[in-house]
Amino acid sequence: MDLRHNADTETVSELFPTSSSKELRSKKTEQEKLSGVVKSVHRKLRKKYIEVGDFERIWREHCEDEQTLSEYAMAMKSLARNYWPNSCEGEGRIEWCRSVCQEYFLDGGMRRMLEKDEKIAWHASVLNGAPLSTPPLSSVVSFGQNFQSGKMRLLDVGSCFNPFLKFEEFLTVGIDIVPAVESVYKCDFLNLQLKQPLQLASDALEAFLRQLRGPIEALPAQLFHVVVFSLLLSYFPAPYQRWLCCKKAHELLALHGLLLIITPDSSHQGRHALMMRSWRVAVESLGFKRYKYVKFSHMHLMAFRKVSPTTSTDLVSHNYPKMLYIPQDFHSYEEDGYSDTHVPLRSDSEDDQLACTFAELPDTPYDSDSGESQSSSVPLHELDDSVLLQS
Ligand SMILES: C[S@@+](CC[C@H](N)C(=O)[O-])C[C@H]1O[C@@H](n2cnc3c(N)ncnc32)[C@H](O)[C@@H]1O
Repeated sequence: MDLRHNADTETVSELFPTSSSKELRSKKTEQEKLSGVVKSVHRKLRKKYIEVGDFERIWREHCEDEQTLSEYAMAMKSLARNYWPNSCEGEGRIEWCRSVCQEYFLDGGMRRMLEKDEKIAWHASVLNGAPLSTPPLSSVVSFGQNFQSGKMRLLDVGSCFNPFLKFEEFLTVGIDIVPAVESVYKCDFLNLQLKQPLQLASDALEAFLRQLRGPIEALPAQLFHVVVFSLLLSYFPAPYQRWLCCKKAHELLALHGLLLIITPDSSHQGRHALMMRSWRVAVESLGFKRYKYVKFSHMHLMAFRKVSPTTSTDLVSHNYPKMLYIPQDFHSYEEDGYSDTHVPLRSDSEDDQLACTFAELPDTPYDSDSGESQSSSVPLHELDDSVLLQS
């Protein structure tokens, strides 16, 4: 966090240079303490997973450890609200999600994507010698029209402090294993049961969501226009858990809905390009198509649209779950070492090779579905201590 931009601090520091630098030091120490709490929870989970292997048991025990969970929730809320600015030069993760939804649902992005899909299907059918007649876009139009009267129904998984609640255009449901604020409902997404879709008009669906109360143990399928995983997937020690979440998101989304995934990574864009390609293949295998990809200084941000109503039943045998790996999956507990200095025992290229062998990537082109892949060199937030994002 760059406190030099804080006008109050500047004034104080001009008048009382010593007390200001003390203030800055104590802020930094407090921030390090909070990020230490968050990192140590992630590391403990990974350590247990490496030692025990049974992620269901580890997860059960983790969810029963109320003290650790509530310390984590308070630390995360404080970090996000007090130490990370909401938005730094347009790069806030929550604002990014908001702008992607605006562009896709309200400003014609979805229609453009569907027209593009149709063109591709039509060209393919011509090449196969059986040209299709162009299908009508009526279902799409009615999907978009819903928002003129209603709201975009958004499920924020691992919501912690409900950052989307303030936006009028969303009907937000925030869920978390340990809510940090009252408006977030207690729910373990990994164990959330799915029910039959509700066959209701959008105002009745909104009424259904408004009367929800925690704890939430089950939800109807196809209920949401948007599912958000902001800094969620790297919380899990097992790639299979990340994959299960993406599969559930697919079921909870209406056709043409968006899954937004934000995952921490403070390295430069090319460093984990293979990993991001692997994630894309895994997520697309579930019936999504990537719509946007952006690299901020400390995270990857991806939007996938649900393009198919069902997922194939034979997904596990294709190794797709393992493709949702993160670099930390390959580092032992000792390598992480509970210290802030990260010293990998393997080189970067060895890491990538290992990951590649693991994932057995199919040969899928890397270019973005929408041609909207972007990178950004502007720092999201100038964290002196970016260690949380590297944990
Ligand atoms: C790193 S925090 C991210 C908080 C917030 N989304 C953000 O972007 O600042 C991860 C959150 O995911 C929650 N979480 C982890 N596993 C979960 C699960 N299975 N179901 C629901 N929430 C979960 C944690 O309790 C934590 O609040």
